[in-house]
Amino acid sequence: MRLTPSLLSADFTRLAEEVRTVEEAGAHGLHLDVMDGHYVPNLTFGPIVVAAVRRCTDLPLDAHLMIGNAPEHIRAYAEAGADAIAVHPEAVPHLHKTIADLRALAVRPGLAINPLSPLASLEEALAAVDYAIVMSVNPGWGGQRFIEGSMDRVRQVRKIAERTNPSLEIVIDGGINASRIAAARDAGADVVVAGSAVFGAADPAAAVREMLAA
Ligand SMILES: O=C(CO)[C@H](O)[C@H](O)COP(=O)(O)O
Repeated sequence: MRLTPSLLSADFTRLAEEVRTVEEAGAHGLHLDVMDGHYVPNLTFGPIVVAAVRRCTDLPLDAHLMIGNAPEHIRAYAEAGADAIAVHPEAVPHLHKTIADLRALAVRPGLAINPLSPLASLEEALAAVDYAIVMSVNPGWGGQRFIEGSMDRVRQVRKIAERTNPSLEIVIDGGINASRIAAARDAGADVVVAGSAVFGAADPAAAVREMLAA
């Protein structure tokens, strides 16, 4: 399993230092939560900050686009240095084209799945992407409570993937701390995203190490 801390809960006055801390502690990548104040009520950052993070690290960057007009912006995030870009299917009218556009930009395409989105309706899309982010909170904020039942959603996505896309990488995102790592692994997750459990901790490096050990 891999751990990708979400910078959403990092101290933005010391972003380079925060990146270095989790990288040196062993994080496998960084998760960048892009929010536009429309698709989700919260507003975070755009490609300028992604490009700044890119200059701080060689770790893989996963941009999670919680924005209403993702297709218009994927090129900007790819050029900013994102290695992987996940979109929310509800916010993308022509998903097949957007996935093809992401591949043409040499970016790994991902699908971010909201807590009650029917998984059966996403089977074809899950077969077409490299990774799925199973949201275990409603998108929009860090530090929310984990939605019980989300591990079952990971299990269901794993089952779909076994049939349609065995190499699909499954990410669980939201309310994750060290105590949930084993359950995430048992459910079939390959990657965990953690924001507040890492950057809200008194010692983020120790928090990363604790999660890696778990
Ligand atoms: O996508 C997100 C919110 O929309 C965040 O990545 C996620 O919530 C991580 O933060 P935390 O670990 O604090 O829950």
